[in-house]
Amino acid sequence: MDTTRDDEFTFSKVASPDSEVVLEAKELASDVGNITLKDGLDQQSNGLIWKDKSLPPKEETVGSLSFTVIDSSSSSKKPSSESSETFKTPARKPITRTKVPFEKGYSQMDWMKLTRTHPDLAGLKGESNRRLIPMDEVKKHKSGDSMWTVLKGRVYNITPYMNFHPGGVDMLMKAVGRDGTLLFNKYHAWVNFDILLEKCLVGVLDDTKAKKQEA
Ligand code: HEM
Repeated sequence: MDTTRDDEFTFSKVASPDSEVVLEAKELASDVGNITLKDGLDQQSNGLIWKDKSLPPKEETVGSLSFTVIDSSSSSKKPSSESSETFKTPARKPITRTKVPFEKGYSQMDWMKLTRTHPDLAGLKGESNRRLIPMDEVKKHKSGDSMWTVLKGRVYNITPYMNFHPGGVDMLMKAVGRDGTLLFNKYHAWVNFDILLEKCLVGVLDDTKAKKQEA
C-alpha cells in the first residue's frame, strides 16, 4: 500500500467475529476507564505525539517563532503492532514573508538601544508630539530625515527605523507619506509598533477633515 499519501488511515487486521472475540471486546469496553496510551507518549518522546525516534529532531523558524519539525513521511517503518491507526497531518504551505538579514549594528536590540540613547529620533526640535497633524502635512514628508507614516491615528517619523526594519527598506518605504495601517496589519498586525516607534512619534493625525467628508 502507498504510505506516502496524507489522507489515509492504516488499520490493523481484525479477526473474524466469533463468540470469543465478542466476549473479549465486551470486557474491554467495560474497562475503558483504565486505558493507557502507549504510542509516542512515553518519557523519551518528550510528550510529542507520533514522534519517530529514528529521526533526529529538526529545528525550524518562521519569523520570530521557532519550533521542532517532526517529519514522519520519509520513514520506512511499518505501523507498530501496538498501534491500530496511523494519522498523518497534511503539509501546510509556508508563509512567504521574506525577512531581510540585518546588517551589523542594525538588529532589533541595536534599535532598542538607539531609542534609549538618541535625544530626538522624531526630529521634533522641541515641538510637542501631541500636535494635531493633517494628512496633507503627512504627505509632504517623504524623504531625507523626515519620512512620515500614520499608524492607527498616530504620525511617526520612520526615517531612523528604515535600516532596522526586519522586512527591509523597500517594504517600509511603501508606507511613507501615507496611512500605513492597512499594510502594517497585512504583514504583522501582532508587532508592537507603539513601543518600537515610541520615540519616533511626531503627533496625532487630525482626521476632522476626513470625518467631515464622510458625513
Ligand atoms: C511602519 C512600521 C513598521 C514596523 C514598526 C515594522 C516592524 C517589523 C518587525 C518588528 C518585523 C519582524 C517581525 C517578526 O519577526 O515576526 C517586521 C517584519 C516584516 N515587515 Fe514590518 N514593520 C513596519 C511596517 C511594515 C510595512 C509598511 C510593511 C509592508 C509594506 C512591512 C513588511 C514586513 C515584512 C514583509 C516583514 C517580514 C519579515 C518577517 O517575516 O519577519 N512592515 N516588521
